[in-house]
Amino acid sequence: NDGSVTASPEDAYDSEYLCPVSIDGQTLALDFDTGSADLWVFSTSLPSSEQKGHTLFDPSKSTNWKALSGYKWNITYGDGSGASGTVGTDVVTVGGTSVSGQAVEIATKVSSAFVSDTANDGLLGLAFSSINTVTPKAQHTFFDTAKSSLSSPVFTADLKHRQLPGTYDFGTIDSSKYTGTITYIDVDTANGFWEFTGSGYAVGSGSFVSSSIDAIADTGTTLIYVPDAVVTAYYKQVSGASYDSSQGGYTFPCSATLPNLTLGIGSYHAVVPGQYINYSPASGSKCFGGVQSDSGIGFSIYGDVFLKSQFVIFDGSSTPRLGFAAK
Ligand SMILES: O[C@H]1CN[C@@H](c2nc(-c3ccc(C(F)(F)F)cc3)no2)C1
Repeated sequence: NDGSVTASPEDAYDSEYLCPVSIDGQTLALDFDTGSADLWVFSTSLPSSEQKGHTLFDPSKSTNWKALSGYKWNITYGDGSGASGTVGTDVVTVGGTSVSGQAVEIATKVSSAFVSDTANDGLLGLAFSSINTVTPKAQHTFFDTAKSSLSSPVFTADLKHRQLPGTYDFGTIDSSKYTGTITYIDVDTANGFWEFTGSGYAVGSGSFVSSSIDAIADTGTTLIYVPDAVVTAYYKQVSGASYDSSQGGYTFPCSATLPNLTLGIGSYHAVVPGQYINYSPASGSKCFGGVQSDSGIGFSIYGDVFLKSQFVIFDGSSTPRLGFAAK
């Protein structure tokens, strides 16, 4: 049973995209994250001070809820935020795709950033189940659970720029959502991510620089994090740009004209429009860049600033691969 669900930007800067997910009839707004593999929700088991402003899942009101006794989970995200709690299974519905026996991780603790992100009621992980954090037995992601019931073992992301709802589709590739051809690239699942090797980059109308870039496609990361060589080359073309340690990244005058960034995927040149890289106001008349350094991360992250410029296919067949197309 294929499905399609809207992905609505949480704020004016597309910092994250939230999708309605129903757990036995209780609908929460979850952040679909291809960079992690836990489906967890704000719950009535949280301290009341941490519940405020969120929609809570209440397992006591679910007739299909089955607690997994002794099972726990504990996750930390790239920005240091995190959550932990207990586990059960229930019926989970995303658009038209409904699965039973899906592991749902109940939060009994969440970090302060999640408490204050009141539009976010939890995450739905879409990375590989090998990195699910549940002990004593790792659980399947929603996609893994649903896969056998889908027309095709795929899901697609069609995220939009600024204030527009996009969609995640499960089981089908909607050809009306992209132009031209799809370029597929192999995925290395060893780290549990949708990880691939980019083929290089170009800044504005500059020549393409061939270079292998180890990157992950991560819908849960807002910006693009790439090697310093790319970042330096990019902001060299932005007058007034500089690294601002107080802001923790490159900023530039908000009036600056930003060049496009082209990222190579095999022979396909994926173009990120310059205006997508003027991410948000930073302080005064300075704006914060949507392209930042990946130093310290261990790999590059092609996050929402990149993904929303493309139609992206996450192909979970026996040889997983990623597909990209213009739109
Ligand atoms: O870990 C990597 C996996 N994908 C990236 C990711 N990061 C978050 C996240 C969401 C919301 C928040 C908070 F609400 F602001 F706390 C924090 C982090 N979700 O996916 C990084």
